[in-house]
Amino acid sequence: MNATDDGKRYLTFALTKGRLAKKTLELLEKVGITCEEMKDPDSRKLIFVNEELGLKFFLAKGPDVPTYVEYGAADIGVVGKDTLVEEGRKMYEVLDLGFGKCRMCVCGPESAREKLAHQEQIRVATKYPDIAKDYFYNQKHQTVEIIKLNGSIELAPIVGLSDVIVDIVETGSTLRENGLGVLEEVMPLSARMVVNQVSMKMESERITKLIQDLRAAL
Ligand SMILES: Nc1ncnc2c1ncn2[C@@H]1O[C@H](COP(=O)(O)OP(=O)(O)OP(=O)(O)O)[C@@H](O)[C@H]1O
Ligand SMILES: O=P(O)(O)OC[C@H]1O[C@H](OP(=O)(O)OP(=O)(O)O)[C@H](O)[C@@H]1O
Repeated sequence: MNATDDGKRYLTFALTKGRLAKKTLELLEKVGITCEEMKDPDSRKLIFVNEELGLKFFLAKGPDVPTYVEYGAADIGVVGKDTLVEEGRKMYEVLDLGFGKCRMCVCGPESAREKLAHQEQIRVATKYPDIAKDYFYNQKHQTVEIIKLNGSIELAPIVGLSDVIVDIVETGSTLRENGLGVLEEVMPLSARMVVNQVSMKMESERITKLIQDLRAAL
């Protein structure tokens, strides 16, 4: 069913699972958008509907959110800026939601500082190969070897897989507990609201109102 009982088209939200989910739901609640069903941690249901408001919601892995939004399977998405930049998909980024704040950084042991400064050919482990490539190749004009990992990135320099990492730093405690530190900052990050380009035209009134309400609530 693509239309509500009164013939309105549903607006579909793709939200990022995990760290950003709770804050996203809290913000939506502030502007009167609720979805009680979604709060049940034991539910295996994938899609949730608020019939009254003509809205649908689903939770997806971060990197999949821009995919759903670009293809129009979701009209609106909430996703970290890191994921948006890494995925590089076409959509409108309409709002900085101000939560999920952290930084993308080059990190490593103090001993790697010299290698970075002397533009040596270093190994860089990361979950974000495109961000790392852009930073080292286009911004710093430094040739590096990028090694893609999928998690626990801080392990790489500890076990000798890489000289440094490009990863997210929030409190810095993962780095500290592992004898590593921030060597350079790549970019500040936070959660963003994104909109499908066609939806922005077709549902301009509802989406513009939503952006205004959210902006006022931030
Ligand atoms: N300390 C943090 N570590 C990682 N991401 C953070 C942190 N603080 C805020 N974020 C933001 O939250 C988003 C989602 O993070 P989350 O940890 O849920 O996913 P993930 O670590 O990318 O995925 P997974 O744990 O499923 O591999 C990130 O893309 C980033 O924008
Ligand atoms: O600065 P901090 O507050 O310590 O947070 C940063 C850490 O959190 C993230 O990892 P996550 O917990 O998502 O696990 P992962 O490395 O397996 O993705 C990130 O990759 C860092 O390791």
